[in-house]
Amino acid sequence: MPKVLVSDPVDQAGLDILSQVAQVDVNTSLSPEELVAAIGDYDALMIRSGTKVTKAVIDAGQNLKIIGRAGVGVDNVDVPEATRRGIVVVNSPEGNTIAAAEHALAMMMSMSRYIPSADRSVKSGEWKRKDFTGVEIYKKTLGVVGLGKIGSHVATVARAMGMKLLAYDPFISAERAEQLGCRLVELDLLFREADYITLHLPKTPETTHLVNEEALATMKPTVRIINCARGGIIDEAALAKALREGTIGGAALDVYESEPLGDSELRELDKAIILTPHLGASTEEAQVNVAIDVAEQIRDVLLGLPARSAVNIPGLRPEVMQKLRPYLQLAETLGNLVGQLAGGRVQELTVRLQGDIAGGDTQPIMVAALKGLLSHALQERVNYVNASIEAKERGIHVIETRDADIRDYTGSLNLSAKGSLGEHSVTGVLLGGSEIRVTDIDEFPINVPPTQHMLFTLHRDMPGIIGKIGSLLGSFNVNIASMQVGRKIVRGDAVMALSLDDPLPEGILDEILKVPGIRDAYTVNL
Ligand SMILES: NC(=O)C1=CN([C@@H]2O[C@H](COP(=O)(O)OP(=O)(O)OC[C@H]3O[C@@H](n4cnc5c(N)ncnc54)[C@H](O)[C@@H]3O)[C@@H](O)[C@H]2O)C=CC1
Ligand SMILES: O=C(O)CCC(=O)C(=O)O
Repeated sequence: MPKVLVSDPVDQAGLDILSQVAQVDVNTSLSPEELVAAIGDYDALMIRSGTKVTKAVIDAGQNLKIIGRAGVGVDNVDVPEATRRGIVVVNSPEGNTIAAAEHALAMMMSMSRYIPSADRSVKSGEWKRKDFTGVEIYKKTLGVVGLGKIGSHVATVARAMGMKLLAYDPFISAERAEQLGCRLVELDLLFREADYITLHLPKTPETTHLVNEEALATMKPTVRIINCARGGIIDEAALAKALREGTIGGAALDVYESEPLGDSELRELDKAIILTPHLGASTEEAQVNVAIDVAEQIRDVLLGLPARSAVNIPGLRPEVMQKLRPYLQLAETLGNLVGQLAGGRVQELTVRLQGDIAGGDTQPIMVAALKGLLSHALQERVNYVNASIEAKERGIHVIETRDADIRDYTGSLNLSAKGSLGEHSVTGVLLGGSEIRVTDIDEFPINVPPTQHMLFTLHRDMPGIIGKIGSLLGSFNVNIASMQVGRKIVRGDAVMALSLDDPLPEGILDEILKVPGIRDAYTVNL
């Protein structure tokens, strides 16, 4: 019988499901070292946010087949390492949506009426009504940053309570925002105009310290900020300073840069801030939902069946997967590339399948293309199972065309996307059946392998321009791994594709755009 270790508290409903197929051991007090020592015996691990599944745990988990996160965020799991080891990582993308949204709304209401401090005051024997005069949320402006599942529910309820809604989400269409009663605006406008700001976006390198000292300085002095998403999206030191100096009205945090929250000045701010210990998902209903959702997936995987919400591998039959894997990788890479070139907020994606890719079941390839397209926005939250639904919810119109005739390559895939930076297209092929090559960008012929950090320019084909870009990158200590130029006619327009060893530092794109002859420049991180 397989063995499952449950190392965080999860609802009994989940344990009952696991017990149908496995020996279940619940041990919620393991230290990191004890977990490493114990995990070797287990086929599956079920966790919430408390357990950190590090590389050391994965290395020691020689029998591990699946890690189940009873919740949304898998930032406490080393997913790339699990993927490398072929361990399925599953989560429950929707099981705690309502709980987290309601926690954010509860924070907003409690903050507006000083409920926690008023409660403390009465319990200490005081009766101070004047100190706790609050504000109404009715007719106030709520800025929702991240209009995904949780942000959408917060917006819906806040609207019903008479609030005006602004939203910022670079990957959501204006139509979708409008359906939710939100005006989609740029982030700086939202920061300037909102009376309340609530964060519902993932923590990524781009969103880390999104709310920093400069951003706080642009906000209304009465603004109240809520973070029930992830710690670190707000710069805690800058927030504490703004609250101490009274340059903002208040804050309510459920998540922290480091959890559990240690010795922090946030604890000393009393009336100006509400702090909860990562309780967003802690409702009876959500805990039943996520426990069942994840336990069912662990059971299925242990029985050799696919998981429905795997964050790292497609939920397809193994034999189909085996055959399609290189094409799926091609489609995903091109989707990611074209999505970044098109600049997010994509309204339309056209996928043209040419040659042998056009035969057979093309649906997984379409899904892989969408997964790639959305992956920059949604990170590990988008998978092969939910990519189509996520695209639909974002109002992305998907067009598929097929042409089975074989042209220059036995099979090629062309993706064009219309997004906030206009329409862009990329074509790619598989060399030797597995090596990806990008063979054109915006119909300019090139031949480059996709790499982690890339720079693309559209420029006038004239002497000296390549050297100037090379020196500019050199002056920023960016090493070029490979470079390709494609043009249609001599001294017309040309495209340059550079694979870089290092990420582009901030500000360099502006410098590149100043080089005479450069018409446009794009960075892409794959
Ligand atoms: N406090 C708690 O206990 C819980 C926290 N969470 C956290 O809440 C957050 C939201 O979760 P869901 O709504 O389920 O995720 P979701 O994936 O449905 O929505 C996230 C949204 O953020 C948007 N986004 C991505 N990058 C952005 C950027 N740079 N600026 C603005 N928007 C951006 C995406 O387009 C997407 O619409 C996540 O960080 C999740 O980990 C989720 C459940 C419980
Ligand atoms: O398991 C928990 O309580 C945390 C929930 C959470 O943050 C998530 O689902 O992303």
